[in-house]
Amino acid sequence: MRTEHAAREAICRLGQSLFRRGLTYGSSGNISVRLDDGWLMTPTNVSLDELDPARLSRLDADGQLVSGDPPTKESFLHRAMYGERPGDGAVVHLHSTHAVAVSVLEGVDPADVLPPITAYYVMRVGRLPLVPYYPPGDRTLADAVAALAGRHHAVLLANHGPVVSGTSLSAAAAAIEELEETARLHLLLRGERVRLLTGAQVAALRPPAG
Ligand SMILES: O=C(CO)COP(=O)(O)O
Ligand SMILES: [Zn+2]
Repeated sequence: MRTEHAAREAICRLGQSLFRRGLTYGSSGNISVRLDDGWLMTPTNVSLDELDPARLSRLDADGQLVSGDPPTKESFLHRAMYGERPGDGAVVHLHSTHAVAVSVLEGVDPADVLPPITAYYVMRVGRLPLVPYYPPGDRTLADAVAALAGRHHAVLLANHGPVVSGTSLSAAAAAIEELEETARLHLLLRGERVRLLTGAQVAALRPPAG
């Protein structure tokens, strides 16, 4: 991210875009960007449609609020992701409907919740483990994400929603949108006979690191 000013603008633009396309609702979801000496995070209990660049939560390297409104209750979860993924610069969490629906299904493989339906899903998301249910904002939820984040940049919180990190804000956004669309396709195709990508086709694609 070029400057803190640009990062503030980009977070608010993305939040509005995600909200207005129905990818999260009410005051759900949160976005963060890593800075050289801390993080910018969306404040708690604010609609992603109504973010103000000047009021974003500015956290120092210890996670302490230095300016702006109080941060998202998932700040520990975001920091858990960054802690395990030093190369990543942004994290997005949504309550996108189809991904949430998949997070509630009985009998899914908790090691990899969605099948390889399309190349873009494999390229942008890869594998998607299910994190057991813990209440929003609970430190144990952050610990559970930390346990998976070294190997996975995308995880699905059971009965809650997806969390995705990326090298940049646009990379994290592209991945979480691909995840939501694939969850929608998966639900659309339930009960149909389908041709998934084969193991060889999956291996031929370049999955994202982690
Ligand atoms: O999605 C959310 C909790 O999981 C929203 O919480 P915040 O309003 O604290 O960001
Ligand atoms: Zn949430």
